Amino acid sequence: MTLGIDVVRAAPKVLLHDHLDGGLRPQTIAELAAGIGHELPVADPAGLGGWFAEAADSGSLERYLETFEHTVAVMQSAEALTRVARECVEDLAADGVVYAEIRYAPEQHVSAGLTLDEVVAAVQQGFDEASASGGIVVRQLLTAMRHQARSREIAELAVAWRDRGVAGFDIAGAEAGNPPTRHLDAFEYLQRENAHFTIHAGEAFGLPSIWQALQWCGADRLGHGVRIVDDITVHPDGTAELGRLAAYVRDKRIPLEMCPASNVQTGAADSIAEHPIGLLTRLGFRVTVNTDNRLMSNTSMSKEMHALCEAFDYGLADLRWFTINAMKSAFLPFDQRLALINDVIKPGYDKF
Ligand SMILES: O=c1[nH]cnc2c1ncn2[C@@H]1O[C@H](CO)[C@@H](O)[C@H]1O
Ligand SMILES: [Zn+2]
Repeated sequence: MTLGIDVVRAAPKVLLHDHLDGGLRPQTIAELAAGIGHELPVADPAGLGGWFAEAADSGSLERYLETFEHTVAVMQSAEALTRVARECVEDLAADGVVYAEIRYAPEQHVSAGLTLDEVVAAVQQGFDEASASGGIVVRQLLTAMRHQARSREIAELAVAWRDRGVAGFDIAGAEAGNPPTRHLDAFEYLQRENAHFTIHAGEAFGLPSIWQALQWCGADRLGHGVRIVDDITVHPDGTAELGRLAAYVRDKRIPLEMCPASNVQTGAADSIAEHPIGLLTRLGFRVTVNTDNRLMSNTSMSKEMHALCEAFDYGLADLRWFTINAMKSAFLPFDQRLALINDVIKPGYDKF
């Protein structure tokens, strides 16, 4: 019998890949939009959530990304950023998330005059307010947009904030035509600074993107990375043969930040049941489960994990494995990761 969603919600969860501008409450978007006179495609908050999920359900990453126009538009003041950040953490904590790394692109939040530094400070304020009461630990990841040319600057921003709530760096946006090597300068800088970064790779584009992210740019983790299956041959008897890149990813324990619901919407996977996460888990890759964009995919950590339980017959032992994988892969100092595993995650699963 499939695990109930209430059990999944009560179990401790770790989230490494969640976009701040992809997780707003519809009610909040409506209120913030009204405050600044931004016109929304649907006026009433009740219909707004449905609009995002439907518009994002496009089969293409490019069209999926168009929906962010409206969330980014209402996140241009310090007050709005703080509110969105605070509500994000409240929603994750209510869903049983005990550690989260939340990403967004500071360069997209300066159109009303904020400086990059003020953007990061406003988000941190919201995170601090919501996590003050305990129960959840949250860090920021600063994203640079891969079609823009501000990655070095954003990487420097991430390093400047590394001891004040920012745990790492990322690049996101349309993958095809914007290879990660365009931003080599930023990645080499981060490596010299002993800083951590992940790269969206192998979502809409295949193996070359993953290969570049790892072997040219030095990514610590892969955002999505689903297309690594293109380097795996499964024989009729079920045995699998790994190509050089897939073997490298598995041997080096490179964390895969998998986001099943998002991948179905952008066409990176046909369905949850056919999602490569099943094969990659079976083969022992360092798989983690993530939400990507809770608003656009009408999802949560509990919903993602529950859907996997339904599709692959996973139980609590599997969810615990995903969660410990994620905690091991976090951009948090080792001693803090260990403490969360031993003091929060393991006892949390032992309760069942
Ligand atoms: O799945 C994804 N793949 C690539 N880029 C994404 C994805 N989800 C969101 N963003 C992009 O990241 C920006 C910063 O958070 C968002 O504004 C969106 O353009
Ligand atoms: Zn993403």
